[in-house]
Amino acid sequence: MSPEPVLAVTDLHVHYRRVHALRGADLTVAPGETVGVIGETGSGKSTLARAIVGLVRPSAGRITIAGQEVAGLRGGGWRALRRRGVVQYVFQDPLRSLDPDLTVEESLLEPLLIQGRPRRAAAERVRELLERVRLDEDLLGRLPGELSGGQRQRVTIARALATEPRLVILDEPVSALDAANRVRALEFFQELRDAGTALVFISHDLGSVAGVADRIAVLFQGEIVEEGPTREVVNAPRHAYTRLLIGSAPTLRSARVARAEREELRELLRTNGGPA
Ligand SMILES: Nc1ncnc2c1ncn2[C@@H]1O[C@H](COP(=O)(O)OP(=O)(O)OP(=O)(O)O)[C@@H](O)[C@H]1O
Repeated sequence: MSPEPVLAVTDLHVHYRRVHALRGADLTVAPGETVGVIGETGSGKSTLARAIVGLVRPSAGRITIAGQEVAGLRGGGWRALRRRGVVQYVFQDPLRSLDPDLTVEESLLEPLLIQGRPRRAAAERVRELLERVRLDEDLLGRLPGELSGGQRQRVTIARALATEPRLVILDEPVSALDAANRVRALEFFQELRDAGTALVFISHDLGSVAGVADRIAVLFQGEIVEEGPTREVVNAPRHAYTRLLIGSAPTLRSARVARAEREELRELLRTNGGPA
């Protein structure tokens, strides 16, 4: 029998007033697995990420994290789940993932103290984390606004790892970084993966996900339209939309998308009423 998934999203719907952003999305992540979620702008990627970590309330469907149903949780339930530190997230804009009024040290200590660690053990863990993300201890007293973009993202990553989560949601975690910081962050996610943390790696760019993901799920207009092992999705995409994404990912394949496939996609967009 396969192990219990660390994340199971079933038939998830999210509405923002009249926008139906997720339309029955399904996603399963096994312990230690890295799943890439790709889709173009507006396909619902951030909505999916935010729903999984409790920042957006689904209108229907189920989200199970490490066996616990969370879609119906209210504030107190989420706080209790966060206290267990099972799931953490890193979003594209580190200024939005960090409290601007907390110093680096306070930001890193917070999840550990919430989890109930004694202050001295928490402080020790903070130093360990800094070392892992290769940040200098001199930065501990700074506010997020006093750091470079790359440093801020590393603080966000360190914070996400503080409680040794079983699942980390990465929403476009490298797109705001320059090339050197991007490589460093990707190496770091690889280390995390090697340590057995499950990752959901969300991006509009198939190229940056394909290198790290075991499986890829393709989000199109609020639905996962294709999902499978990375190699299969890249080499033999079944959905016209995936073929379009792969055609526009020069790092994976230089072949242009055939005219017939563009036509197929146009037809699909027509029948689905165009992007939400
Ligand atoms: N707070 C909100 N209020 C109203 N509509 C929203 C809100 N957030 C997102 N949407 C809409 O929901 C749909 C999905 O948005 P979402 O941000 O999840 O897409 P995305 O795939 O992450 O896009 P991007 O790659 O541009 O970040 C879009 O049509 C968007 O305009």
